[in-house]
Amino acid sequence: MTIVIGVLALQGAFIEHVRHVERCIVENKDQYNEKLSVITVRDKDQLAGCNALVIPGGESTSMSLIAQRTGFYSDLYNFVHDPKKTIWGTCAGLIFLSQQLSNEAKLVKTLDLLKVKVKRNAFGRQAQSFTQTYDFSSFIPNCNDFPATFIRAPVIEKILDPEEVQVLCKLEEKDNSGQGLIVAAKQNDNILVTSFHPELAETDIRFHDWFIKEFVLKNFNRYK
Ligand SMILES: NC(=O)CC[C@H](N)C(=O)O
Repeated sequence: MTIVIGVLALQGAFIEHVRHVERCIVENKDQYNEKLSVITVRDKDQLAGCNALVIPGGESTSMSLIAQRTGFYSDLYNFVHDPKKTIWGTCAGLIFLSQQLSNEAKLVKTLDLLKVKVKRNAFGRQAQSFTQTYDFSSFIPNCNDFPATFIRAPVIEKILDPEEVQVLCKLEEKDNSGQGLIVAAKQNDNILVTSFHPELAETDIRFHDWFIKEFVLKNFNRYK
């Protein structure tokens, strides 16, 4: 059986995710105990064949409107709410998956999955976008120098259900309440979200490799 990783391709930086997953499949296939493939997803038939879905960066308002106007929203909603499926939302994908938005919420019908409140454009506009090397070794072994790119990025302002949602990474920078900015989290063991774009780390596939091993393969084996 082949495990299929879908990358939602309604809008945004989906091709970069496809390329990173393809590189993982080629370079690390001996470390994966299953055959894997990656496809772009634009409709319910393509989605139906997936075990996992990556929702890329872009504009969450556009993603949401396209999904609604093409009649694809309910298929996406049902897919992401299935615990047998593995989900990763990056940046706009994090916003699209979240239950609550604290700003610019009126046009986004989210997928109401992630039990968090999110602030859009938390670092400011495009001009405030940046790339910085971070130590993620607290959750990705030996990954202490990952180049994380933030582009008009959101942050998680509040964890609505600490039982289900675990913070993976908080930046040093503080928000108005004095807490570090939450930029990576997981819900249960099948949903990952990041404010930043590992797919834009041009030569570095460690984050995607970790997602495949820790989320896709583990969740697949959980329901095998
Ligand atoms: N790089 C991104 O995905 C930006 C997200 C975008 N600012 C939004 O609010 O949807």
